[in-house]
Amino acid sequence: MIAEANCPARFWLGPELIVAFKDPQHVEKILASSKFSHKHDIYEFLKCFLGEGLITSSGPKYKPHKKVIQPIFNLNFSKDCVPVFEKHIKTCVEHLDACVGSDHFNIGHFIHSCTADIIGEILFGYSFKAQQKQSTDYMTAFVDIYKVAFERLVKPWLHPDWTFGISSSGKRHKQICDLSLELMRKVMDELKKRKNILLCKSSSDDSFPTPVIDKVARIWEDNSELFDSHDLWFHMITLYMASQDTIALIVSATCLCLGMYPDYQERVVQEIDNVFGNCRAVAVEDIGKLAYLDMCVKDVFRLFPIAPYILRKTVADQQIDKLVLPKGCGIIIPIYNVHKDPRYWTNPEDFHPDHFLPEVEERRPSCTYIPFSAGPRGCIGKIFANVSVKVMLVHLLRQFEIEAAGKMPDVRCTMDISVRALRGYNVKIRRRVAK
Ligand code: HEM
Repeated sequence: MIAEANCPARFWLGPELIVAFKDPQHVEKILASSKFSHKHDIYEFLKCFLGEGLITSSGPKYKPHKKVIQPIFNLNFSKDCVPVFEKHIKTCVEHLDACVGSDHFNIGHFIHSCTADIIGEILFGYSFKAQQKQSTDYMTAFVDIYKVAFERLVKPWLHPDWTFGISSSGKRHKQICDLSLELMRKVMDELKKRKNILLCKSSSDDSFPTPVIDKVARIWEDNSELFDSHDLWFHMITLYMASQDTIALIVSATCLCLGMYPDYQERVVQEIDNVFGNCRAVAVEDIGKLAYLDMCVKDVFRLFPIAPYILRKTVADQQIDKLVLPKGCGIIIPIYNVHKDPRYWTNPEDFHPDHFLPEVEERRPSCTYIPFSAGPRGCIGKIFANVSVKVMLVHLLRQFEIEAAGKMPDVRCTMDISVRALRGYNVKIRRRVAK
């Protein structure tokens, strides 16, 4: 509906007025201003799981908490994490070796369990061993929570707690919340054990990055007036939800796209060879030299937005140009449609890395491309996501030639909280022969 609508477009969701904006000058005004930074009530549906974590919260704790958590995910942090990425990608490559020469298979499953191991270790210092087991209850549960929340969102009869509670998705929701509590207990026990070990040791083990939970726990201890133990857990589960599935999705979708466009893949591989040679370890500094890989990944972020829609709510009457938005009005920014607006994209439906040639990028108005949103509610994991996605892809593409059937316009996508390939990320792989 929004794709065809002339925006701003007004519609009613039951009794609620919602206005959709997709023109870049409007999008920029909304994203840049804290007047529009209040999350829509729809995010309340995620609160029993994500509490007052950064994605769902708009209350008084939001700003001070973001201020102390955001700096954790700086470039140095991503640099420290490279050995963890490499350790788990090595295991992923070993598992993928078993698929060499076989028919099409969903590479997304392998990448998903790999990112579960990476993110579990980096955030919690906890090993999910997802790759050993091929999956974990946590992994599937945390993907399902988005599906459950989305189902509740689009089915108004599931909005009241009592109808939701007796529905099948409400029951699944309860199971997931119980699993999350179980994980919390395990992770907190590990945190206590680590603290005791550190108290007994004269120095910590510097060869391994400090898990994010330890850093957030330190913030909590230093700011007890601002943080409590619930905040600690809800921030951690939010960070897990925000990173694990998202990184897996983008890496999987890039494999699919490069598999469908062998010429682009060849160009990426040549670039990787030029930068790293045959065997040099991946350093974050080198990632910046991979200009063509960057263009490819950017176009994948465009086609598979992690947040296809952003929803906000006005807490006072507000004006955008001549339009007055009354207090309580919903605002929707359909990133999915913004990213396919034919006024700004020459091949909106296709995988077309040239969309990101420097001279083309320069000409495009700002806020026509917003995969990480922008402004005060922008993503805090942008650098970390970019580094992890590229390190994973460098390793996978060095080892395997990827082949996929069809072209991007043939790929049917489904949308829950994110955009995904409906039939999975089906590819064939061959061992890459060094030239
Ligand atoms: C794969 C890449 C990722 C993409 C495309 C992405 C995209 C986004 C988008 C569009 C938003 C805004 C959502 C909204 O306003 O409703 C957002 C928010 C957020 N993201 Fe990411 N994200 C990614 C990875 C990550 C990672 C790795 C982390 C964790 C380190 C993270 C943490 C967050 C947090 C905490 C917020 C809430 C920020 C706030 O409301 O102030 N994201 N992300």
